Amino acid sequence: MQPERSHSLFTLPTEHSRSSLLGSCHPHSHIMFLKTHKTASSTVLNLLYRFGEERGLQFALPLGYQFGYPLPFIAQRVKGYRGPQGVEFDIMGNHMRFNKPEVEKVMPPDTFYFSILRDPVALAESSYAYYKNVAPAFRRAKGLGDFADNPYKYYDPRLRNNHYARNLMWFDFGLDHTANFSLALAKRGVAAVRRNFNLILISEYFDQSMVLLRHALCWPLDAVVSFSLNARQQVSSGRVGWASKTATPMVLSEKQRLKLREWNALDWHLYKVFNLTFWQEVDRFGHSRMETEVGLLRTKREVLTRICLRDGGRPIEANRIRDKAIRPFQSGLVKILGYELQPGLDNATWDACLRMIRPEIQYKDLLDLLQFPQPKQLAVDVGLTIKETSLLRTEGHGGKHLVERDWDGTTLFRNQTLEQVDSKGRLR
Ligand SMILES: Nc1ncnc2c1ncn2[C@@H]1O[C@H](COP(=O)(O)OS(=O)(=O)O)[C@@H](OP(=O)(O)O)[C@H]1O
Repeated sequence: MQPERSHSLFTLPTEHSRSSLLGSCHPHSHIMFLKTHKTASSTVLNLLYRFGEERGLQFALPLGYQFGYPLPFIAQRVKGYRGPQGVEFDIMGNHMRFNKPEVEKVMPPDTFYFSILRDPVALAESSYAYYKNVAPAFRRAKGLGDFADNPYKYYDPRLRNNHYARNLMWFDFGLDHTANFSLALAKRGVAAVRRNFNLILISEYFDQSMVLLRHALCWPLDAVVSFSLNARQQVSSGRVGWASKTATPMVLSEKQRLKLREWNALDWHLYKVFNLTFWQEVDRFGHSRMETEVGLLRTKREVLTRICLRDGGRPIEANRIRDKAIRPFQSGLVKILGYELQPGLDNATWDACLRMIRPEIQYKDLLDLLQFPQPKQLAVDVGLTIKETSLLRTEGHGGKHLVERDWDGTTLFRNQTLEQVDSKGRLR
């Protein structure tokens, strides 16, 4: 692993305590993160991107923005992959449908595998809002409550993209999400996940997850401090719910929540089992030690919020973000929020802060450009700003009409050029 470039913003005086550095262990740099959908995985990917970029590590990147999803992953989907004897990659983390034998062709044998799970009901809310127009089962329902009342009325497993509507995590782990629930099947799935992954994080306990992760990877505390990315705009008052683009709050009844849990029984089983495993890990780690580290992490996040972010760090709607190059991708019914940086930051601070809020798509483009410089970009220093790289990317790929086709030929919304972002004021 290459030496870390200096990033003074993160080296506060308190950071030299033993609790933020991990003694004699050696930081892992061969990492595979299965980026499950709607589980806070973009926030996790951001810290992998930061860690790798700061240390000049090689990312296994997709040709577009995901590895041929929803088809099972194959090694040929990795940009620059030249067979098992070729380039050695360090970090892999973009969306894929997991397929271990193929991943093993790309990643070194000592790779650390981890992923993240979320309560399937919260995940269904997030997925419904985001994939409303993409999954036929969601498209036809009047709302998530209506869908939950009678999912069979809307769901046809044969239709493309309906995997977003049922057992999405199970699907992402490469398991058969259309199978009817049975305990034997659920246990086999859990066993497969245990066999293939070193650590499973839980979105609801994000900060505790980050502490376990950093200890498992032997990373400094700074590396796992993050701002929540990819959040939906929430209703400002009332209980659980979210605001649609027409600002109508959508609230599920308890009965509907139970029904969604039953509908996603395989995911619910996965979540329950790994939630238990997670807390067993915390037991082993020690609860008071965990409390101390979570406290440190939160303090650090607060400090960075004050330094880096405008408006006290409150995420805002994409069209209110003045720098169009850091607007998050928009999809479905809801507004996906982003951040603005404090004005007047010095260059080094601006760079460090920008890394933490740079949306996934723009960050992937930047890393892609660093790893695969275009001929006319070779002269450009690696310390590019996102504004500069966005511009280069657009030029480098020949202008406005870069549209990625999915596996069956349909257009992937995500792959828009930033010229399109500029003209429409958002990423689609
Ligand atoms: N730190 C942290 N803790 C808890 N939850 C978090 C965090 N960061 C992001 N989020 C929430 O994760 C949801 C987005 O998930 P993903 O980034 O995995 O979505 S995606 O599949 O990449 O589109 C999205 O959930 P919803 O807001 O419910 O849609 C985010 O708000």
